[in-house]
Amino acid sequence: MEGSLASRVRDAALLEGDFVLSSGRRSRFYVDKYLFSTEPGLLRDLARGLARKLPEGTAKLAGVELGAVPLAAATALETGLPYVIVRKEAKGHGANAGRAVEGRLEAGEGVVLVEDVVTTGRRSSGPRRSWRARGSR
Ligand SMILES: O=P(O)(O)OC[C@H]1O[C@H](OP(=O)(O)OP(=O)(O)O)[C@H](O)[C@@H]1O
Ligand SMILES: O=C(O)c1cc(=O)[nH]c(=O)[nH]1
Repeated sequence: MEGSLASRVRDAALLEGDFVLSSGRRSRFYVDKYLFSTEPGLLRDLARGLARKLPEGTAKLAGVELGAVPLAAATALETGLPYVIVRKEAKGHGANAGRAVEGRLEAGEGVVLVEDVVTTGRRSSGPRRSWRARGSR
């Protein structure tokens, strides 16, 4: 991340205290992503930065609920690329019952998973594994 963007994120969202993380670990630091992703100027500049880093051949973006969804949506607006939303658990009713991915995702597409915060990488490795199994890159 470019220097000034990193300091803007740190100033907006870095908290110190005693926090339990999604992995169950404890941390003295916590990046409250909602404190940067709900600021339109910062969200737009993050999306511009992400757009510049997308590898060639990126056909689609993906964001895991909840925190990564605004970042994926803003990057989609910046690039014109479509995106999908990945649920933590499949929905149990409606047209998409049994599916954890909202939006269109075809086998073989080059998908870039946009993350807001990565600590152990566990959350983002789940979708990556299942897409590889279905032929996406
Ligand atoms: O790398 P990991 O150890 O998997 O941890 C990082 C994940 O944890 C956070 O999500 P959180 O559980 O806070 O959920 P939220 O997006 O629904 O707020 C973060 O947004 C990542 O998705
Ligand atoms: O690992 C996490 O759960 C986590 C860490 C962090 O800094 N921010 C966050 O939203 N989640």
